[in-house]
Amino acid sequence: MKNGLFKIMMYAPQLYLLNALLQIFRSIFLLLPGPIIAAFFDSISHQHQSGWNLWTLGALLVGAGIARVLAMLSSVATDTTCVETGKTLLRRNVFQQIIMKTGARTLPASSGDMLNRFREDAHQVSEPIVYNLMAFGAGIQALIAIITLLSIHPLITIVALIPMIGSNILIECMTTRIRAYHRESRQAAGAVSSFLGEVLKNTQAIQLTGAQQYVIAHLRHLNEKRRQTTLKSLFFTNVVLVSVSRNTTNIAFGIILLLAAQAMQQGSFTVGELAFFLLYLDQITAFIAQFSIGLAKRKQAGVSLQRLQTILPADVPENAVVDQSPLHLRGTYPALPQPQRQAEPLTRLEVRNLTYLHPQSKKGIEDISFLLLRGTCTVVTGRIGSGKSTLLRSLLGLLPASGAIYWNGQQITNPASFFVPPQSAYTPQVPRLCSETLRQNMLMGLPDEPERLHAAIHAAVMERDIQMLEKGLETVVGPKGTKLSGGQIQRTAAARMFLREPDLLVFDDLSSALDVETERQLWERLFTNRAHTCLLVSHRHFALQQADQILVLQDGRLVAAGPLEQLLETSEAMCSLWNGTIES
Ligand SMILES: Nc1ncnc2c1ncn2[C@@H]1O[C@H](COP(=O)(O)OP(=O)(O)OP(=O)(O)O)[C@@H](O)[C@H]1O
Repeated sequence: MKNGLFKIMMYAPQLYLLNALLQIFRSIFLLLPGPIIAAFFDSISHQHQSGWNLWTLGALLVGAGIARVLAMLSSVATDTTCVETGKTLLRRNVFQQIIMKTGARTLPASSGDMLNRFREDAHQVSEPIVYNLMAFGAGIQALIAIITLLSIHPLITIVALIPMIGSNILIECMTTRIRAYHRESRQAAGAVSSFLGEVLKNTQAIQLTGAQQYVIAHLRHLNEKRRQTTLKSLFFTNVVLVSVSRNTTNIAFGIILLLAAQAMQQGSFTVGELAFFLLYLDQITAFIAQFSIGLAKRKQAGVSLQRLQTILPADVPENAVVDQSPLHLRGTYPALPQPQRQAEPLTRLEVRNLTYLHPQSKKGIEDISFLLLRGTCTVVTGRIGSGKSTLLRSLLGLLPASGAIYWNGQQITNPASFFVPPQSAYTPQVPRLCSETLRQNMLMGLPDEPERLHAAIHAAVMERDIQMLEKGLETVVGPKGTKLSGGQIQRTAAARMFLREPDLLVFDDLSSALDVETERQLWERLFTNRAHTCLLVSHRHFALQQADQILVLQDGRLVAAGPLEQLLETSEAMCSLWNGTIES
């Protein structure tokens, strides 16, 4: 994206403008000692009298130093604010797009790599802005210095500047390499974070399979690659570029000394002017070094910005990464928008020709059509891999399926944003809980109303489990607390769903973690309350017997639909499931 850095500056123009002004002050204050030192040397060499005595010149020098330190401190204070603001803007925008748009689709990179991009790449996009503002201040300083030096001795100035211009051209020629090295080093760092994330997730599997040696060797290999690529990138930007600009200065100093010696012999150059030249040339060099680093960092920022853009969902425009909506860095956060009803309560939900094939396997579901009526229960069944989860996730917009979905006759164009409470809620096969208390995991932002909470816990058959826990609903669960069983996690997620009182309840296969009796109890409680419309995946006899309608899937296709009795008479697939693989 072009102008990405400029758009970040436009987010807080006053802050960046203030920083630019302070950079200019800081740089200009660096020039103040020049004429004072020249007058000092001319005075002691009796070549030119400024009219000020040595004490006055000394006091002026100290004053210029203090002014410089003050300007430097104030610009450094805004440097950090600028970098942090830009970083936060990028992180917020990327995070918002990922959380709002992808739903439960898999992340575009591993969680370790995602964190690495959030932390490092956001920093590496934001930081160069300040470097470039510093280079801007130093540029104005260099311009003033060049004009002053030209007015003293044009020939020496021009000859001294030639090697510096040459070094700049050289650095510009190295652009492609700077980018390539930075890209390699960022990819290598991402691979290490990714792998560490995988290791932390799978510690038990690694121990059980005795794969520790392999893991250590692979980590060592990835780390070595990171070391080499980072070293190459840092060496190139910090050593090669800086040494090119520093050595150019040394060449320029040498040229000045040669030419100045000749001019002094002829009496057309004073010691004070030589001191002036050497001091100002140092400032010009500082600009060139700053400019080179700023340039290199800008190239690296382009790579990092691209890395942030590639983790955005495919349908999001690339400039969303520098979106200008408010950050709320100070004061209280605005109130969260409450879920709004987007349609009249469900009376009928019609699904036509729903199709989704997973790109990696070309398997999924094809041409599935069915109708759900208010207050009914529909059970989806079929063999392993027949497409049951894919069907639920396609309906809910968690997979980008084709086909049409009608809610009370109105077509739903964006199922991902529609199939949320209060329209519908979903318990996946493997739900996730946060490291919070059970109560917070169930409420997740809803007001704590004891009666509603207890009704939801009862509906989820969770009351006995809570009694058994020492701290009951206040038990902290998840990675930082008590480890719940798979069934308890599923039922906590089910209670969370019931609390939202949606029109449509969607459950993916609870039998994977619940024993027959608990699952039977859960369906029993659910089916006695016919206020809900349910769509659930199950193999259990009890659920199939209670269902108003069963959808039988085979190899991603709907091969039979209807109540159990009818299907047992008409569908071979249903009979085979009922008599064979289905547990009672
Ligand atoms: N992320 C994925 N990438 C590639 N293929 C996938 C993916 N998820 C599912 N599939 C394939 O799509 C088909 C349907 O999978 P799905 O999980 O919907 O079946 P299922 O009936 O729910 O299985 P189960 O009973 O094991 O839960 C399977 O062949 C599966 O291998």
